[in-house]
Amino acid sequence: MSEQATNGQTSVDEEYEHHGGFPKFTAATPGPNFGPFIEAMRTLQDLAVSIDAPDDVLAEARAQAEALAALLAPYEAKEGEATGGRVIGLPGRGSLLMLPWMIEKFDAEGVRSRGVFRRYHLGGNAAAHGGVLPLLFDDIFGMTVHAAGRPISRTAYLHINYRKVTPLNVPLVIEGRVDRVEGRKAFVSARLTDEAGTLLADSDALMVQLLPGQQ
Ligand SMILES: CCCCCCCCCCCCCC(=O)SCCNC(=O)CCNC(=O)[C@H](O)C(C)(C)COP(=O)(O)OP(=O)(O)OC[C@H]1O[C@@H](n2cnc3c(N)ncnc32)[C@H](O)[C@@H]1OP(=O)(O)O
Repeated sequence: MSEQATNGQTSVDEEYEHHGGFPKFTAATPGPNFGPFIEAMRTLQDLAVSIDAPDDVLAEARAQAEALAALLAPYEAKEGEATGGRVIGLPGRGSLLMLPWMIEKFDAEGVRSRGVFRRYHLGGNAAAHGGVLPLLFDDIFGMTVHAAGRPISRTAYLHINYRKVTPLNVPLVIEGRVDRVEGRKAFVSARLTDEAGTLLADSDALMVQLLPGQQ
């Protein structure tokens, strides 16, 4: 699997042998339409969960959505090769699955990200759905471990304390850090606050480094 290392340095492939079965992830640099395309898709997600439209409008929307899917289907790429998730300068790294937040700090001391929950993330009573917070925390933990120079790891457990309801369309901040390391295990924690520093939720998790080839 490894290409030969030169100058006695560890090659990229050798480094990746420590990432278990994860594919190689390198940053993607798509054309200028990728970011606006993803934002348009996010707007569609917001509308798909919030509209109350007549059936003739839905028939037209369905036809356009099916045509769009047919346009894109030939370009489906494997994990690690798809553009989404690999564009550092876009909200959610350009992945529709991820929260549309921007990374603001990424180093061994920790990772900070900023953004909003949108209509798509509504749970009830104007608050974010309790199930989307673990997505945000898990993603910050994945990046926190990566930023600390550890191989991509799997989440063994993730515990969340919901301290206050998390509002939609309000700028929020999340900060994660590695608290301690024991061999393959990295114990991490993170806090989600509003811009005034009010704590909305906090979380701690265990990220376990995979063994070579481990899925
Ligand atoms: C430029 C582009 C950038 C792109 C970036 C892309 C980033 C991509 C990021 C992708 C991010 C993707 C993120 C995701 O994929 S997260 C996906 C969700 N997570 C999973 O699917 C994980 C499923 N579980 C497993 O695979 C295994 O259970 C793991 C691998 C976690 C451990 O099974 P394994 O057989 O390997 O090891 P072990 O069982 O000997 O355990 C090892 C040690 O850990 C301790 N332990 C284990 N579990 C727990 C527990 N629940 N509480 C407390 N302790 C626990 C255990 O006691 C032992 O400790 P010790 O006895 O040694 O002291």
